Amino acid sequence: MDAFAGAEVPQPDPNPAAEVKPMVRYKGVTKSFGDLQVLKGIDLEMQPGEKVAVIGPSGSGKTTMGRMLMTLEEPTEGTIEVDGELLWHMQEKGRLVRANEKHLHRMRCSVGMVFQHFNLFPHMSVLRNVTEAPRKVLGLSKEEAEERAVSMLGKVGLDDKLKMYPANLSGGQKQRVAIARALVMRPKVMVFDEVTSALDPELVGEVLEVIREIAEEGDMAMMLITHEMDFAKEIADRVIFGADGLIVEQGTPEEIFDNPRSERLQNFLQRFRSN
Ligand SMILES: Nc1ncnc2c1ncn2[C@@H]1O[C@H](COP(=O)(O)OP(=O)(O)OP(=O)(O)O)[C@@H](O)[C@H]1O
Repeated sequence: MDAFAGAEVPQPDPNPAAEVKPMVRYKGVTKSFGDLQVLKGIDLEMQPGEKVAVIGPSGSGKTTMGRMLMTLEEPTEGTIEVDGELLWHMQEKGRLVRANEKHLHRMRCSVGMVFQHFNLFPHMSVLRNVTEAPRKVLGLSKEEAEERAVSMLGKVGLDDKLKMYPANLSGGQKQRVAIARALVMRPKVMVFDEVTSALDPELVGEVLEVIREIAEEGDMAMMLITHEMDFAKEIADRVIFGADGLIVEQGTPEEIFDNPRSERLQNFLQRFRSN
C-alpha cells in the first residue's frame, strides 16, 4: 500500500519570495528492498545550477538515490520534488496520492541520467540513438530532433560519428553518445552515475572532460555519483558523503576532502587513498 495515501498536503510557504526554490528536494526519503533498508531518511536539497557529488562506500545507496530521481525506483517513504513539483506523488482532492503514469512520464522528462553501462540501442546508428527519445517522447519532427541531436553530438565531440553503430565505437565514445542522448531532452537535472567505472583508464579523461564542459555551462543542476574523488573535488559545489543509508556529512569539497569531521568519512577517505 502507498504509505502516502491520505497524508496531509504540505502547506505552501507563506512567503515564497523569501525562499530560493530548490531544483531538487528529497524529504524524509527511505527505500527498502524487502527487509533491506537501503536509505533511512534522506533530506537533501539541490539548488538550480548546483553540482553535487555523492560519495560513499559501495552499497550505501548512492545509485538508488539517483534512480529514484529518474523515476526508476519508487521511494518507500518520503517525497522528492523537482523544480517545485512532486515527482512520485500528486495532489488529489487535497491529499497526496501516488502519481499516475501520465504525471510520472511528464516528470521523467525533467531528469536525465547517464549510467555506468551505456545502454545504447545496438541496432541504431549514433544519430538515431540520440533522436529516438526526442521523437517518441517529446513528439519532435525528424528534422527538429536531428537538429538538436547533431548539436548535442557536436558538443560531445562526435559529430563525425553520426552514421556509426555502437559496436564500432570505443567505450569513451559510447559514453559520450549516452551523455548526448540524455542532454538532448533538455533536462533540468542530470544524474551521472559512475559513468567512468566501466571504461579503460585511458578513456576516462575524454568523458570527464565532456562532463566538465557541461558543468562549466552552469545552468543545469547535476548529481555526480562517483568514486573519482579528484574529479568530485574539482567539479562539485558540494559533496555529500553517504553511509549506512544516511547522509553522514556534507560540505564544500575542501571541507569534505581536506577537513573531514566524522570518523566514518576519515576512514573512508583513508581507505580510498591507500588503494
Ligand atoms: N532492485 C534491487 N533489489 C534488491 N536490492 C537492491 C536493488 N537495488 C539495489 N539493491 C541493494 O541496495 C543496496 C544499495 O545499492 P546501491 O546500488 O544504491 O548502492 P551504491 O552506493 O550505489 O553502491 P556502488 O558504489 O557499489 O554502486 C545494495 O545492497 C544493493 O544490493
